[in-house]
Amino acid sequence: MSTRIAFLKGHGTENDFVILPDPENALDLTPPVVAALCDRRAGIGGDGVLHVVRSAAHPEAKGMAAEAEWFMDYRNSDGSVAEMCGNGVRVFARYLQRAGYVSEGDLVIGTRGGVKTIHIAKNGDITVGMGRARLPEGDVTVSVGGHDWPARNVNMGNPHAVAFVDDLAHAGDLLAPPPFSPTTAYPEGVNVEFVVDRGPRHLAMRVHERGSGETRSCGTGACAVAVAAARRDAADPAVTGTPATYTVDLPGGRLVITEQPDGEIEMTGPAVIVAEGEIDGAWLQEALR
Ligand SMILES: N[C@@H](CCC[C@H](N)C(=O)O)C(=O)O
Repeated sequence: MSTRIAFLKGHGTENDFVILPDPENALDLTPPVVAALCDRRAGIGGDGVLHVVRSAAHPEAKGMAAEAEWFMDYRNSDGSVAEMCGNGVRVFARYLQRAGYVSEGDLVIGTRGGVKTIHIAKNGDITVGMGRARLPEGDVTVSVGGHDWPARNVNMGNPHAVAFVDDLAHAGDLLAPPPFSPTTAYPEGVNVEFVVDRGPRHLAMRVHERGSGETRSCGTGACAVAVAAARRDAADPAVTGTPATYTVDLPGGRLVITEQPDGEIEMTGPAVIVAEGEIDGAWLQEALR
């Protein structure tokens, strides 16, 4: 590790990230390095790391390089790798804009979940084309706070289990991963959303993220929730032929999700850079001992 490593800190609806600009993929970003950076007391703190790499320089993204110049190498705060991060990709776009690599308007970003289209609006919001959801078969039950809830599987590139509950207080303490039955349901882990209705096409949710614990927001989770709600509400756009839009309130802010009749999902919300600085390489080495 070099002595000084540039970083930024940003968030999207308070889903917060350490941003590491590393165009040529020179950093050795091991899980312990990610966990040390995301530590909220001894490190910078964050729900995850946005490793900003040119697609051509990343072994997992070379095939996307002709389409997307930049690749979001996303890591959860425990150092695990995830396919996609909906809030993260908006913050990633905001970083590219701030660094002068892109300007307002349309761009694309490569992710492990495929190439995503982005629109940076004048009003500060950023919209992401999240692609289509998959709805894997299989009934699961999630248990929290002494209650059992049926949950729906929704895959947004990454796995989600969506449970409609009576009251978000029933979600209990989400710091630990909520137990599932059958216990073998998610061998690769899952993000779990607990949802209540706030009004017509208006939902509120809490989330336990795989690899990060309870977070203040999750973009792929909000999309999964909107997709599950549309099926529950007999508003599946593929069936009705009309788009379904849901407003989703999270502890850290609000996201608006629209699913089109062809299944394409768009998510709109804010993305903010809050700080910029340098990581002390000596501290990092000490933290890893
Ligand atoms: N916060 C993200 C999702 C991050 C990845 C997730 N924890 C996983 O492991 O799948 C979002 O905004 O989508």
